[in-house]
Amino acid sequence: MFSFSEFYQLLAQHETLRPWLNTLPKQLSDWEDKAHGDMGRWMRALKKFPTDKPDIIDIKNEVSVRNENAIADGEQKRLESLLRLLHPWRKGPYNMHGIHIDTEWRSDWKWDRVLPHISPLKGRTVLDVGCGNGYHMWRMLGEEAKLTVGIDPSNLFLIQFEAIKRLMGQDDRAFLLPLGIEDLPELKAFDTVFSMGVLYHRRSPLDHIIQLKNQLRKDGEVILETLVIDGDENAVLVPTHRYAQMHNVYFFPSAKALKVWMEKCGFVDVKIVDECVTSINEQRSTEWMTNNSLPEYLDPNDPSKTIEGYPAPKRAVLIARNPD
Ligand SMILES: Nc1ncnc2c1ncn2[C@@H]1O[C@H](C[S@+](CC[C@H]([NH3+])C(=O)[O-])CC(=O)[O-])[C@@H](O)[C@H]1O
Repeated sequence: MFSFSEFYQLLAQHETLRPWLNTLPKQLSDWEDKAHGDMGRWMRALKKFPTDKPDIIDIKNEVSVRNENAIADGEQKRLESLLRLLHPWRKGPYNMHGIHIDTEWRSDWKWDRVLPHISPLKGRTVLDVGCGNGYHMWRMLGEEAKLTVGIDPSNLFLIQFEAIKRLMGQDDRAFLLPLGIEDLPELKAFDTVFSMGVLYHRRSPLDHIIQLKNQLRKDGEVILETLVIDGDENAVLVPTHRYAQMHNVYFFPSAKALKVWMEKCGFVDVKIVDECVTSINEQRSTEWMTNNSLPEYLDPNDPSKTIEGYPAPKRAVLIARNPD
């Protein structure tokens, strides 16, 4: 069902990634034993996705596939209802054979903010930590990365990724594994590691930064994107309960404080390359994600604050090099 065995074969051929074979198969078979709930329903849907390679794939400018001769109306309707079974679609947008999956997030906007600042991905082996359903992994391949490995503990995101991968014709350069960053051994193997939207979910942010460093080869690059607050090197917010209705949130440093944390963890050439307030056009409910979203999480009388009274979401992108 999933392409794990294909991934093991790839690891076996890859000298620096090969040590992963010592832990990964056991972790994934434990995961398979535990997977339950909606998984059965999602897996039944997944089996019905076609795997033919589409004629036209654009992952450079967007994530879209289509055939020279558009698929028949009936086939398109069938595909759309399969995709809708995998609601909620948070990360995207995707355009699959004319079906526009208008996701909660405009993940393409984040990519546009990040891409101008990173080392060219051409030929690189990339790890995307907390990759969601893999939207950015496709865009990384659009920049000619050699291999993208995503990890994310959400089962629904894995299924959505596998659905898109089937519609791409089973691209064998992209793999998503249902793991958290804490499940990885110190591989020191990737040329580029992304961690976007994950740090504030980690109880121990410096350990998260060190875990990212431990995945990078010498002189590899990390891209760290997270929610930040305004302030100097010592500013950090730890919300008491929820933040914009999210409950599993811990540390929101200022961008300057995050730079200090990264340097403390041994990164060098740390640069703050972008800071921007998240607009309600970038994260909102849509037909493909009908739950509440950012507009409902902001104070209706003062959108510069969350409904809990904290500063509204602002995100920073930091880039750094691993000297070890
Ligand atoms: N321990 C963990 N290890 C790995 N992933 C985790 C962990 N805990 C949670 N996640 C995953 O981290 C992702 C965070 S979303 C960012 C998606 C994408 N990167 C984006 O930038 O759009 C947040 C956002 O909406 O910004 C979710 O998919 C979690 O399942």
